Amino acid sequence: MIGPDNTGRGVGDGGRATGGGENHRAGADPQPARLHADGVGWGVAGARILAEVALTAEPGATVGLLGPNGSGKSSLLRLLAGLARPDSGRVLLDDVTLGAIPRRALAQRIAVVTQQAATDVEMSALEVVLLGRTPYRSRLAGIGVADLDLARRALAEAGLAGFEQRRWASLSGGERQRVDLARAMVQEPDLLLLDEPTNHLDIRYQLELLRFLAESATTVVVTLHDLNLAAQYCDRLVLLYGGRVVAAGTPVEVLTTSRIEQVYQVPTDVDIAADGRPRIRYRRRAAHE
Ligand SMILES: Nc1ncnc2c1ncn2[C@@H]1O[C@H](COP(=O)(O)OP(=O)(O)OP(=O)(O)O)[C@@H](O)[C@H]1O
Repeated sequence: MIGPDNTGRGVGDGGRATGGGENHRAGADPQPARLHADGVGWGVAGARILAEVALTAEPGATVGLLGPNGSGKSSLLRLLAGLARPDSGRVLLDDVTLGAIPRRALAQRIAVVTQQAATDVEMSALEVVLLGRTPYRSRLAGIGVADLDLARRALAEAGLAGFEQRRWASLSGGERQRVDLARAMVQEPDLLLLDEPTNHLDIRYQLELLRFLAESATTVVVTLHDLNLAAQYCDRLVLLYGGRVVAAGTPVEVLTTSRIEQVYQVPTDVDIAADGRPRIRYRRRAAHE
């Protein structure tokens, strides 16, 4: 799991102002970033979690990060967000190493949606969304009209009009996930990183979210467990296994019967649908298998 960003300040310290006044960029068109990682390795306490990982997300692309439990998806997302530094290799945002980008600038460019945003339970949904504007506000500036407009619109677009004053603690898991997505969207990121953003969503919101990500002009890297959703909505997929990339490419290239069996130990039938994307059917195993 990637760490909760309960400040809502993205990945940088929004309080450390280096220019950029209130409402800076509010409503601006995204300038999708190119994300490139190569040779990335990371470990904790002597255990190697990621090794020689390469990944590229072209501007505006939606890249799905797949892999079984514990394969390193969330850890990789942390490195891509600049929340942790790789032990080896590099992560570049538009050809600049993440470590060389000032924290506030990074917070304005990268938004992260975690699995469990540990937000202050007393905050209202609108206040949580407004946290996404923090990287654009100077230390003493209050919340501007443009910020409020943006936050209200983002909540409405997340299907949560009328939820503005609802306390975070009173929201369902799926509502929290959608508020957190609205928080990330008002951040107006050039790169959006999401860790299993569909895990609390009903099927309608899963499909809406994936379609939104696919159509968004922003560059997106999203970890997913649902192979069919990944196949249907992602431009490219990166499949991790044991902290290494075992396949990367288009959904058709990555999601083959043999590779799914190798990585997940699950027998499948994979058909190519009329839209050219794979559809995976899981074979039911007999009890003794
Ligand atoms: N801080 C840490 N200390 C020790 N081990 C860690 C740490 N962070 C991650 N790991 C281990 O690294 C491996 C990869 O974890 P990670 O959360 O990145 O996997 P994941 O692919 O996101 O898994 P899941 O699908 O279950 O969410 C796991 O075995 C995990 O226990």
